[in-house]
Amino acid sequence: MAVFTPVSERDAQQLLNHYTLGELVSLRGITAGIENTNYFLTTTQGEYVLTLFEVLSHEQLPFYIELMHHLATHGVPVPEPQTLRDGTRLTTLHDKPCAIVSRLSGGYEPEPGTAHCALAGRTLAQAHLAGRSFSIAQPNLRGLPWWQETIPKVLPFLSTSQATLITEVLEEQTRFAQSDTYQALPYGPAHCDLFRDNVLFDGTFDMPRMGGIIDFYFAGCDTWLFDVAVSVNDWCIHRNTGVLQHDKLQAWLNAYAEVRPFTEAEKHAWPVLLQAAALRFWVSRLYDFYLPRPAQTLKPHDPRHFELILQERRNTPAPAL
Ligand SMILES: Nc1ncnc2c1ncn2[C@@H]1O[C@H](COP(=O)(O)OP(=O)(O)O)[C@@H](O)[C@H]1O
Ligand SMILES: N[C@@H](CCOP(=O)(O)O)C(=O)O
Repeated sequence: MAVFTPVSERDAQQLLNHYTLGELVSLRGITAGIENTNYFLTTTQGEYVLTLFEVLSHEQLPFYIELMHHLATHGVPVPEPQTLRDGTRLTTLHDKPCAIVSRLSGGYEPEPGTAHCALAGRTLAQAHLAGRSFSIAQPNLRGLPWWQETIPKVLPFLSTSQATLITEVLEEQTRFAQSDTYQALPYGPAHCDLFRDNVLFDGTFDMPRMGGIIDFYFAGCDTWLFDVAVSVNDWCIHRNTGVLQHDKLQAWLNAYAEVRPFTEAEKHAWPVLLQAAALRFWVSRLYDFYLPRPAQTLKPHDPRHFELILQERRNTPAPAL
């Protein structure tokens, strides 16, 4: 269900005329995904993914496309946006902005083990370090200002206890964002949505190999620790309770820290940022659930999952970083 705008073989061949990627061999719609139209595109030169952006505009896209290009050229396994004959990496098809990126191998692992967690942690640290030399700055558009703007819109739909929780956490996060500890946190381009369905693995369950990280369309500049917290809140939990699984958490964090050790400020900030990461997805899921966009076609994710994770992070102290 992720072909919102159909693309014919003729359209694809005409598009390919603007690239140096060879001739069309095959074109197949991708069923997964909720936001964009995606096709697997095979040419005489290789395998690619064609994306038509259904929501983001031409003006918003360069940050994401150029970030992927930057990371790919610095050896981070991410889809590499292909360059058109005119030197750009974004074009238009059926009035939608569109790009062709390299196809990564592998598939996502719904039940990751410690080896998957370690690979994901290491790759995210590599992406953070490589992102230091990226020159375009765009904040995480789903950061604190967005929570402050969105929470009042969803409050009318919440029970009294939910409203109390969300308001309290927002106040705490607002105060914490002004603290010296927060200001000292390492900051830069971050994926901001590195859930398990956004990492592809090759190999076997016991010996996985990293295929790469996909779906950069929530990326933005934020604290690197927020990115880590978003990830472990998805990768390293008992699904039904949100409780952190310590073996997976340690595997994830140790692998990350081998590439980029955590700072003292990050060690202090860790419990608060785990809550920030849970709040971020509780808010977006509440918003999508109660105030869906007109074009949104798929069933929204369950907001209660992140309410549970937030409560759990407040009730149980996280293991030290
Ligand atoms: N570069 C890529 N290489 C391999 N598979 C990809 C690539 N990009 C997307 N996919 C596949 O397409 C699916 C949908 O992509 P995704 O970016 O999650 O879509 P959406 O932005 O619409 O949510 C992914 O789950 C993955 O299977
Ligand atoms: N990971 C987010 C939703 C983002 O959607 P995606 O399919 O584009 O990754 C969530 O789980 O709420």
